[in-house]
Amino acid sequence: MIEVRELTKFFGAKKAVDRISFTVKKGEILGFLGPNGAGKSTSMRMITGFIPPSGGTAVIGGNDILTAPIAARQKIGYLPENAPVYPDMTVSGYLEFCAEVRGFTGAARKKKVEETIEKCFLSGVERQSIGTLSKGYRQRVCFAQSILHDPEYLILDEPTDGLDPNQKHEVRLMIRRMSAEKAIILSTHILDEVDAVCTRAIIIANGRIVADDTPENLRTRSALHGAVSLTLARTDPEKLLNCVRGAEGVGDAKVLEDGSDALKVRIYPRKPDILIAESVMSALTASRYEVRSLFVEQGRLDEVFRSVTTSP
Ligand SMILES: Nc1ncnc2c1ncn2[C@@H]1O[C@H](COP(=O)(O)OP(=O)(O)OP(=O)(O)O)[C@@H](O)[C@H]1O
Repeated sequence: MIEVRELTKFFGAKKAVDRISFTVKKGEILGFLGPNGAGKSTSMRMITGFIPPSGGTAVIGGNDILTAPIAARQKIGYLPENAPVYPDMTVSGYLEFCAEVRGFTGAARKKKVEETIEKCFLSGVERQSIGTLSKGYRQRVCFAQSILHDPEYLILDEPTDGLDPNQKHEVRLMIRRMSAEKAIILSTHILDEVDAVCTRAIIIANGRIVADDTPENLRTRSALHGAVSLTLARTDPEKLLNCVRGAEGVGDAKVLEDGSDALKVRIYPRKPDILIAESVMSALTASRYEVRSLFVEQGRLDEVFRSVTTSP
């Protein structure tokens, strides 16, 4: 388990991270979200022992990063933001070096490097020097060094940054595959990634945790959650709005698009947990409206993100 306790960081007078606390268990993939400058990278650097906290601590598999830093760091794989790599080294040379630093020698080192090259789809470029690789491949090499020693705890700062959509997909698959026996924290600006990979998400703003929940539950905080979006054959918008507003559980309704052929409307429940699709459909059928499509909105993470990270 990763336990983050009241972690705080000051840079001069600026409080970059403000008493954040949370735990991540094995099997969990925690998405770390927040606007630029929110304190994500600083938190990750403290959790991995790269910079000392001004207050609080992190405990990695029972090892306090302050009092047992070596034991804690042995259990961690860390992909930093803008990870430093050695441009003149070949991919395999660099990974051999990383394996040696991690304590692997001889045949075990060779095996570890070969396995990692295969796992990270680097077979085609293993003899190429890192400086000549594309940005996406360099990112993969950095990712490879973070998982080489098969750590129990993985901290990944924007692991898919700079990757093309296919590579993003591969890295997400890899993260998901590894997650059963690891606790993983990853930061990202891509909200779709949270849906695709994360079992839980923490949103940070101004160094503080402002939300901590599953992506599913976070979406229910969206104003769109439970709304019904409808497309109908062109009809009088006002009459239609009056009709759906009279349906049981409906709070409000508005026209999204009034086209020459079709009318699009969105209907909101009176309270977030009221299901209105059935009563809306009954009201429309009773008044003989021609419904072309009906969609129940799950809510949107980007909307929740905006509402919790911007002051009213
Ligand atoms: N070494 C440093 N010295 C001074 N200020 C710093 C230092 N590192 C980070 N900061 C400041 O701390 C705050 C948090 O930065 P951090 O890099 O953790 O944000 P972030 O959430 O990772 O942002 P991004 O999404 O842009 O990567 C910012 O205001 C940043 O300028």
